[in-house]
Amino acid sequence: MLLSSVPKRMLMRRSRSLSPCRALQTTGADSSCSTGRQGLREAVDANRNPIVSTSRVSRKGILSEEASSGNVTPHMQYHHLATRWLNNLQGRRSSWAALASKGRENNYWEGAGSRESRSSGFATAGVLSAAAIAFCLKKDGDSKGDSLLQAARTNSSEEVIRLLSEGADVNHRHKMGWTPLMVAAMNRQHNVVKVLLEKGADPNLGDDFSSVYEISRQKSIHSLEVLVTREDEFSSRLSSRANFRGCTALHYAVLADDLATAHTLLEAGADPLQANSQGHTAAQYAKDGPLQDLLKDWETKGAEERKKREAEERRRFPLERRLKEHIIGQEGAINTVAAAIRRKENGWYDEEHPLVFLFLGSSGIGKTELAKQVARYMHKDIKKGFIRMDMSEFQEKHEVAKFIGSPPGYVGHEEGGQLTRRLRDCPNAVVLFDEVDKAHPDVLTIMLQLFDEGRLTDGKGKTIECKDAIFIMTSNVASEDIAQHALHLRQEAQELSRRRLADNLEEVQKSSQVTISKQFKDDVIRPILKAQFRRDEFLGRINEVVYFLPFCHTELIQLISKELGFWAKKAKQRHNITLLWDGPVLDLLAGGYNVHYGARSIKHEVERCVVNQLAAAHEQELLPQGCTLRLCVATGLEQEQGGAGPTLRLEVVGEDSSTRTLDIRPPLNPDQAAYTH
Ligand SMILES: Nc1ncnc2c1ncn2[C@@H]1O[C@H](COP(=O)(O)OP(=O)(O)OP(=O)(O)O)[C@@H](O)[C@H]1O
Repeated sequence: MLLSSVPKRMLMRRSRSLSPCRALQTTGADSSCSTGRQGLREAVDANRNPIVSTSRVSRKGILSEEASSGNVTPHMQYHHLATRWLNNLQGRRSSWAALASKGRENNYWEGAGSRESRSSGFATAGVLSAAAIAFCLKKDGDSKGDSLLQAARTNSSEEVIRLLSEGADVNHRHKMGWTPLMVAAMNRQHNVVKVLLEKGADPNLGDDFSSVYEISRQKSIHSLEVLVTREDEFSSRLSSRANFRGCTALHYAVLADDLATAHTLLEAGADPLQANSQGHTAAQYAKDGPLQDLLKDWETKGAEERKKREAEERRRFPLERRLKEHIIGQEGAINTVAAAIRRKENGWYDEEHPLVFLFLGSSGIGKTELAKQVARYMHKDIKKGFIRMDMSEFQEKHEVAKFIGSPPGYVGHEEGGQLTRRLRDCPNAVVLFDEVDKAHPDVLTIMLQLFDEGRLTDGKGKTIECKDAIFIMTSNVASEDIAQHALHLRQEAQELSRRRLADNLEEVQKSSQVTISKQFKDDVIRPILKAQFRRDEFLGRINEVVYFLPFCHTELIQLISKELGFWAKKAKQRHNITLLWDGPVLDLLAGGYNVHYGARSIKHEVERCVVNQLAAAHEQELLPQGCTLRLCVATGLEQEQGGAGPTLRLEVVGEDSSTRTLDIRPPLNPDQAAYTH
């Protein structure tokens, strides 16, 4: 339907840049374009800027020819289309306005008593009319914002000032994603840029407009409409294929080669290091010359300031503290990893080699979690920044190809390797090699090259430099020995504390923080690792072997509190139920800890003993709306009656603090004693 309303001439022109319209080319259009193509080639050579439209020069050629031969201007070409859209919008808006004014005439929303009788129909109409007014007010706000975007494009500083004084939002976004500052920067409207910045425009906002096709798909608008809107209301100089998401006003000033505007933006706080979604800073789009020099200068200054800010942030909130917010216990592991990262961040490291850790310990005690937290710290939640490789998938010799990609001529050559593909995307990622002991020795050889030289050559012969990456291997080898040793150390330390400070509980708890002895590492761990990996040079490239110990009682209590907290939050959010628990509940649940499954066994115990009860009570409709529930341990008498070990009981707490035990019927098989520990 939309295509039918587009002038044929415009479709012919669009066929240069929009591939789906190529079929619409005509001979007439072709002849006029052949000169344009020549110009295009020259333009590509002259201007390597990757996102300014490569068809710019060819299009200019067509337009100037059309203009000189007295044909319609591009603006006139779109006129028919624009009016149709405008009429449509205007029509919708008028009908809402009419509804609103009818509501006003009939006093639908006036105060009580203004009419003797009021029917429910009137009330509905009143609500509708109020909605209509709200809609119209919003429309007015939007229309002011849209006028601001237009004024920014046409260099009407006075109009910009007027609109802002009337309440237009200085950072208003076009429905397709750009802001007035971006429009002004792209269209070299230096005065408007100054006014907008003075009025508080944010120079670091990124464009939400990705590409013509992407926006067309996202918003279900015909790609031609998107293209025409982008060209008419933003700029016609930009490629329809490139991705602009995240481009700031500074990126656009650079694309428009506007030195003065770029300078003004930088002075106003534009971040020269801010990258768009493609990971490119503004400087990467600048041609050689004064603009490039200006941006390089500011980038250097910006980088220094950023470094200072980050250092200050690190001092104020050290990495150890950040990690401890997410990881319970494992003090030794946290301290070792944080110290190594601190060395790296402050320039006290060997920049020729990446950091390599080996995390040792049994299952479910936080090895993966610590790696994830390090990635989050280094890459601020960037998904690309954490690469996880399950090394049990690389046990066979032929699976090396999956790791780095197959050589030319082999199946899967084009796909590349699982590691190399992701490392190329983020060469300074945190890479986790899970269960490294399972990998084939040939894979270990590749890893050794990676750790040693900080680079990796893929199946296509391309080398990826990754000296800034952090490599973390995990393994369960020697986990039994480590657990036994830790237990032994804890017992010794507790015995010592008990003897010295029999009644100082805090000291006794501190004794649970034990350090693995050097002798144990040399006499027990090293031989096990050597037998497993069989290569001294491989072990020699590991910067730190990090030991994860089984949880002590205090840590178990923290883990259980965290888990119950998780379910209490869910109970509140999903069912408006407040969940509380008594101290002894934690001790009872701690009994479900299994050293072989670590924190996972605690999660299962909470699900088995608490969440199952909650779900059954819910199903049996025993939970009053918005109630408060308390978890407690059954008293001795109740235990005797039940006959089994200690059990958990759910009580409803009344407003007067009285409690009522919930009588939850065991589902199906009472012999399972689902809630009995
Ligand atoms: N020390 C801890 N503090 C908080 N949560 C933990 C801790 N250890 C484990 N968990 C939780 O237990 C789950 C499993 O932990 P994780 O994946 O880190 O285990 P792992 O040591 O890597 O074990 P595996 O060798 O089996 O992969 C995660 O949900 C994690 O959040």
